[in-house]
Amino acid sequence: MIPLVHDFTDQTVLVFGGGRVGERKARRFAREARVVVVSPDFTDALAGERTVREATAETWQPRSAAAGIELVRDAPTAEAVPEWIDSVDPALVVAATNREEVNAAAAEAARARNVLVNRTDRAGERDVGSVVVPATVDDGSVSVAITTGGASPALSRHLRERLEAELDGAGAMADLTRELRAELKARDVAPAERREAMRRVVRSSRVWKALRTGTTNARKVAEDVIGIDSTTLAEQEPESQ
Ligand SMILES: C[C@@]1(CC(=O)O)c2cc3[nH]c(cc4nc(cc5[nH]c(cc(n2)[C@H]1CCC(=O)O)[C@@](C)(CC(=O)O)[C@@H]5CCC(=O)O)C(CC(=O)O)=C4CCC(=O)O)c(CCC(=O)O)c3CC(=O)O
Ligand SMILES: NC(=O)C1=CN([C@@H]2O[C@H](COP(=O)(O)OP(=O)(O)OC[C@H]3O[C@@H](n4cnc5c(N)ncnc54)[C@H](O)[C@@H]3O)[C@@H](O)[C@H]2O)C=CC1
Repeated sequence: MIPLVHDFTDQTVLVFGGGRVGERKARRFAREARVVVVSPDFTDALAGERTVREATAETWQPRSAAAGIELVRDAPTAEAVPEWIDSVDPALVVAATNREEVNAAAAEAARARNVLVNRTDRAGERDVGSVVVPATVDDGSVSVAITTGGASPALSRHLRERLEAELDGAGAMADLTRELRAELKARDVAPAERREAMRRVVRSSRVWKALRTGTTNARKVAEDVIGIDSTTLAEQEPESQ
């Protein structure tokens, strides 16, 4: 399996099953996507947070295009599952019910429609279009995804917990170096020099410390680490490559 990243902004994710697993997946995707959860019942946490609408695949109407979770009470049979997929028209279907035949029907109907599917009750061999949800550590625009190829979700979770502290400040580092590399580019600093400068900044424990503690100006520390400041940068001769 090869991890790829997918932007779910303005897309819909349809989750079958409102139990513990359905809730976790719904929350994960709702950070970016609009999520519709179809289930006969929901975890207390989900049901306590928002209203549950009653609908069938025929009567359901989209409520909002905004990212977030929408709960719909229905218990589709395996035969009725494809109608829900046609009605909601999602980019991804998550099969998270405790009913094997419903999860299988969701996977089959998604595949037939070229819609991605995440089957939560299966590890191991995967069909075309079948995706795994990795454990993820996010810090700003930085994401690290961990998968064991389905072998050990508990290990994915454990490694995620360990990496959380390690990634502290990575989002701020991404912002700072985005700014610096744009400036170096705009000032026509040669690519080789730019690469060396960026490497020095991301490796610098002084810059990391400044970003994590916020006690010193990280931008100033980074300029010092590169060995040039904004003024000398501006004075540099453009170099052609
Ligand atoms: C294949 C996959 C499909 C998918 O869901 O995408 C899948 C499948 C299954 N999980 C099962 C069990 C558990 N899953 C977790 C936790 C997570 N599971 C996640 C992903 C995945 N789980 C995909 C593979 C990921 C990979 O490659 O490693 C994580 C990483 C992401 C997320 O779900 O958000 C999230 C941690 C998130 C975090 O904490 O950061 C825990 C731990 C816990 O709950 O504490 C347990 C109990 C302990 C154990 O069994 O290990 C079972 C057996 C069910 C049963 O026994 O009936 C199956 C089905 C099977 O194995 O057949
Ligand atoms: N991938 C993962 O990370 C994990 C996967 N699992 C697997 O995921 C599945 C769900 O686990 P849990 O959430 O713990 O179970 P659960 O029993 O708490 O939740 C299942 C949900 O599915 C709903 N449901 C039942 N019939 C339905 C239908 N026809 N349509 C829509 N929803 C329906 C139930 O009402 C319930 O809300 C299990 O099959 C389990 O083996 C379990 C643990 C972790």
